[in-house]
Amino acid sequence: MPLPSWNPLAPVLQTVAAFSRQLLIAPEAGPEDHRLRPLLSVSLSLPAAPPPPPEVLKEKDANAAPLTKEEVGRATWMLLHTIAAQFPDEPTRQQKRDAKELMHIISRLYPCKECAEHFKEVLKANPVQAGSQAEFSQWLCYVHNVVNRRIIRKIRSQGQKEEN
Ligand SMILES: Cc1cc2nc3c(=O)[nH]c(=O)nc-3n(C[C@H](O)[C@H](O)[C@H](O)COP(=O)(O)OP(=O)(O)OC[C@H]3O[C@@H](n4cnc5c(N)ncnc54)[C@H](O)[C@@H]3O)c2cc1C
Repeated sequence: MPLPSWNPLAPVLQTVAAFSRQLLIAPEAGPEDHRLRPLLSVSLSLPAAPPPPPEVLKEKDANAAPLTKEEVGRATWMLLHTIAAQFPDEPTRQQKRDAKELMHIISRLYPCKECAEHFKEVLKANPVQAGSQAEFSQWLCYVHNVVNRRIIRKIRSQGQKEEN
């Protein structure tokens, strides 16, 4: 299957994706098993912040905010990359529709409003590719990186504003 022209790492990703299901998902693996982590760890995000001190946690509980944006983000990406890694090599029409629908539902219901709005634009510019396991995994890595780059740009511009 030809790879989309937008992906400069296409040959590498294709090779990795071909093996990703076997390597990523180990049936006997526990939740902490490194094999459950995405193979293509090409995050451009800054390292995760250290856990907040107890006072901040208390405040968070008081405001009844169950999870931070980062926590929801990491959990969501983990779920999506795992779904993509398990996606069939030859999906049925229904499975292809489900993958597309899942991404569009996330763009509508994602619990960070600003993220959801941006993700709608990401999907418009990069329609879901779910013709096979490799295609869906590569597409997901690509859009994950689009989101990563936006966050970095935002952090940089905030840093520059603070400098001025
Ligand atoms: C659909 C969606 C939209 C989002 N939009 C925004 C937004 O607009 N603004 C905002 O501030 N936050 C947004 N987030 C949250 C944000 O993407 C991160 O989840 C959050 O900032 C925590 O980042 P992190 O550095 O821990 O790694 P995450 O980006 O959460 O990634 C988790 C892990 O996945 C792996 N990974 C990273 N990149 C890739 C990749 N390209 N391919 C495969 N694996 C990878 C790495 O091992 C990484 O540690 C969004 C999340 C989702 C699911």
